[in-house]
Amino acid sequence: MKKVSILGSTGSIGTQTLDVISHYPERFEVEGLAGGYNIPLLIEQIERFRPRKVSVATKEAAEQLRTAVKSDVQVLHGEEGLHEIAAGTDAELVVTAIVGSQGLKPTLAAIDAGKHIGIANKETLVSAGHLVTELAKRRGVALLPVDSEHSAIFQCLNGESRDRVHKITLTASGGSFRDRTRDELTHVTVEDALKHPNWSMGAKVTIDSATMANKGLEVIEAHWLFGLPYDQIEVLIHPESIIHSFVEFVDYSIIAQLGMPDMRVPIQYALTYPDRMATPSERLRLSDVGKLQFREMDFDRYPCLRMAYESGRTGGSMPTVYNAANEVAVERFLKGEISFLAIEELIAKVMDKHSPVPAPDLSAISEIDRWARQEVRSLH
Ligand SMILES: NC(=O)C1=CN([C@@H]2O[C@H](COP(=O)(O)OP(=O)(O)OC[C@H]3O[C@@H](n4cnc5c(N)ncnc54)[C@H](OP(=O)(O)O)[C@@H]3O)[C@@H](O)[C@H]2O)C=CC1
Ligand SMILES: CC(=O)[C@@H](O)[C@H](O)COP(=O)(O)O
Ligand SMILES: [Mn+2]
Repeated sequence: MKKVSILGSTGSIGTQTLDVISHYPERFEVEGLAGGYNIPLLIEQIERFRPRKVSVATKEAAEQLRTAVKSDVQVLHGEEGLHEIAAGTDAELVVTAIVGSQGLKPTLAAIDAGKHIGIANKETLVSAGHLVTELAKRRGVALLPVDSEHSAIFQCLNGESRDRVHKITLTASGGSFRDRTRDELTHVTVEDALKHPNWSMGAKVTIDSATMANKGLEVIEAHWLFGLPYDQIEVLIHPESIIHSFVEFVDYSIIAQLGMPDMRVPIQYALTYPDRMATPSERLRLSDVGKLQFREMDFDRYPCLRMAYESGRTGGSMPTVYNAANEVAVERFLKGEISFLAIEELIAKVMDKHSPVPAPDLSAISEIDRWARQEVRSLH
């Protein structure tokens, strides 16, 4: 029986993780769940999966939950609650399905407590990849990718060493505006931006897909997960999201991972690794698909991807700034405060103002993250 805790159990990745777990009740036990504000869903999850501990974002939400649940689950809240779900249970695997760099401290706490990580929360690796990977190495903890592209690369590499790799390529759907020109982006709405062509996901990652910041975050995520320099990480537009990513080896053989766009597959692989098990997901039938398309990435069309490469290559605290600026800009776009194109403008302005600090420690990262957020909140 593998004991699992989930940070962000009420979100898109969190609910799909529980769906995977529900298909294998003899294999998995839920130790802890952390959600934010969705109390009705957490009540259902507590009744169905019987965790020992749960946590929610605020004290008020915790009080509401305590009065509603019948079981003797321990109800916690806030940063301390998240820390407890990450590090204070008997879970051997923690799935980080919370959104944003607020996942960093609990992820570090889980690693420090020796838990293996099913890592969906890419912002954590972007903001502090050196801290997360160093600590994981020191504690002998596995960082098992959940993000579909990284799971694909992980599966294609299958333990091959880095020096056998020529390049890895992350595929990108192109997001909700892939068929629009830059001129046509001036007046796009939040509602339009939230219509991802292939995946049903949380709001933040869906907007990131539309700006291509998602692929930028994923390039940095891949750098840390696979220890590859940025010159060996490429991005290719592949509108169907059938090839989830691929590795080109030094003999120019390419190994790709294909499947229907269904996050339960990479989630399940992270949960069962190194085993592979049957899935309720739909089979991919290539004869139904017929043909697959590919387009070269245009960095002028997608400046958020260009800036991500720049921030990754600059290194130090620059990716922290890129990530924090993007998080707040997306938040502001979702609230209707700024236009879609202002997201990239605000990121560029804040990166411009920042003098990167090499190898920042956790306190420097927290401080720089706070600064970048404040900057984006105050800019127009
Ligand atoms: N969705 C997808 O298919 C993919 C997502 N990812 C990555 O996975 C991560 C999660 O994405 P996704 O599932 O789409 O996001 P969602 O927005 O759907 O879910 C976010 C989760 O975080 C919780 N949360 C938010 N704030 C807090 C808080 N202060 N304390 C505790 N919990 C909180 C939410 O709780 P509540 O809803 O209860 O408020 C929810 O459970 C992101 O980093 C994303 O980039 C990666 C690949 C694919
Ligand atoms: C499902 C998943 O992994 C997302 O991160 C996905 O990558 C979004 O799609 P695009 O970024 O390719 O539009
Ligand atoms: Mn992805």
